[in-house]
Amino acid sequence: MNKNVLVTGASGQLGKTIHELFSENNIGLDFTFVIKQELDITRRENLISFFNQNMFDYCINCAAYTNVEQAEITPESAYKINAEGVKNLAEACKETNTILIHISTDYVFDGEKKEPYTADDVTNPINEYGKSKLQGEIYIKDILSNYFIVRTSWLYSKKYGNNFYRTIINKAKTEKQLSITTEQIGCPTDVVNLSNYIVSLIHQESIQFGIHHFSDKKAMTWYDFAEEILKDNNLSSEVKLVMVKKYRTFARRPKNSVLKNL
Ligand SMILES: NC(=O)C1=CN([C@@H]2O[C@H](COP(=O)(O)OP(=O)(O)OC[C@H]3O[C@@H](n4cnc5c(N)ncnc54)[C@H](OP(=O)(O)O)[C@@H]3O)[C@@H](O)[C@H]2O)C=CC1
Ligand SMILES: Cc1cn([C@H]2C[C@H](O)[C@@H](COP(=O)(O)OP(=O)(O)O[C@H]3O[C@@H](C)C(=O)[C@@H](O)[C@H]3O)O2)c(=O)[nH]c1=O
Repeated sequence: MNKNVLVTGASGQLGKTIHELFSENNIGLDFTFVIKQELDITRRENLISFFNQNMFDYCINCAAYTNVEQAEITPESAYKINAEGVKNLAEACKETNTILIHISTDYVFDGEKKEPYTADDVTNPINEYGKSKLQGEIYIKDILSNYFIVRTSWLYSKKYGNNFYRTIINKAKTEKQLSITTEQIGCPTDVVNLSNYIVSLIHQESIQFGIHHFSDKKAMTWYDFAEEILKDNNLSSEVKLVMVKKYRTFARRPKNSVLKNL
């Protein structure tokens, strides 16, 4: 029998990519995609009745507050979605026996470790976005037994949303010179690869519930990534890249964001 899979936050870069890849051609899965206007995860009663009316086998939660800079200024908005909204989802999943696949972030770590982070490493977020995402993880672990928390890093889509990849392309078209930081190292992750991994969790029933790390394999600085993006798009001759140690931001970011995939 087909499995019913709900995808929340479907208008974001991950939600749109899962839709594009799997909504029509994935044998064995019946997807329901809902955007925030259809299902707001912060509206608890609504959410719980939606789950009870539809009965899903899995919920892939792509809904999140992802503006790392703005989260420093209005952290309550980040907590409302990334912590309280996720708690509501976990409760809805518990009540309806739905397996939750939730996406979390490298920013739950402080970045002081000298090696890649494993799923068991101690968390210690250094910005409000990371703190709110960690609180979401804690709620899930407290409420559910049947869940996957997939931590990923430096997610980008070439087609959808606001991400570093698309920001650099846009900037390269309008600016003569770009200053890019070498202060952080991480693994940029193509949202297509993450989408495939997420769906593989549903297909491979032997994978254990709990926290998993998934990122693309190549570690680099944001400067290196910008260089690759320009090359990829034949824009290297259009704009000069300048290495900077610090790029001024509101939020602190972990120096080492590399996740060890198991
Ligand atoms: N982007 C990144 O670099 C990384 C992301 N992640 C995690 O991956 C997941 C997917 O991220 P990504 O696709 O990039 O995020 P996006 O910001 O592209 O998408 C988030 C989606 O969530 C929706 N949303 C916001 N609030 C609510 C709400 N209350 N109820 C329902 N939907 C809501 C947004 O809708 P609207 O736009 O209408 O507000 C948007 O469609 C997130 O959990 C994120 O934390 C992890 C590591 C890296
Ligand atoms: C745009 C820009 C950014 N930077 C710096 C700022 C920052 O240190 C780093 C990354 O910038 P961004 O603000 O684009 O990326 P940021 O929003 O920090 O990306 C993060 O998003 C959240 C949602 C996650 O979960 C993380 O995994 C990570 O992908 O690059 C430059 O040095 N030059 C630039 O021109």
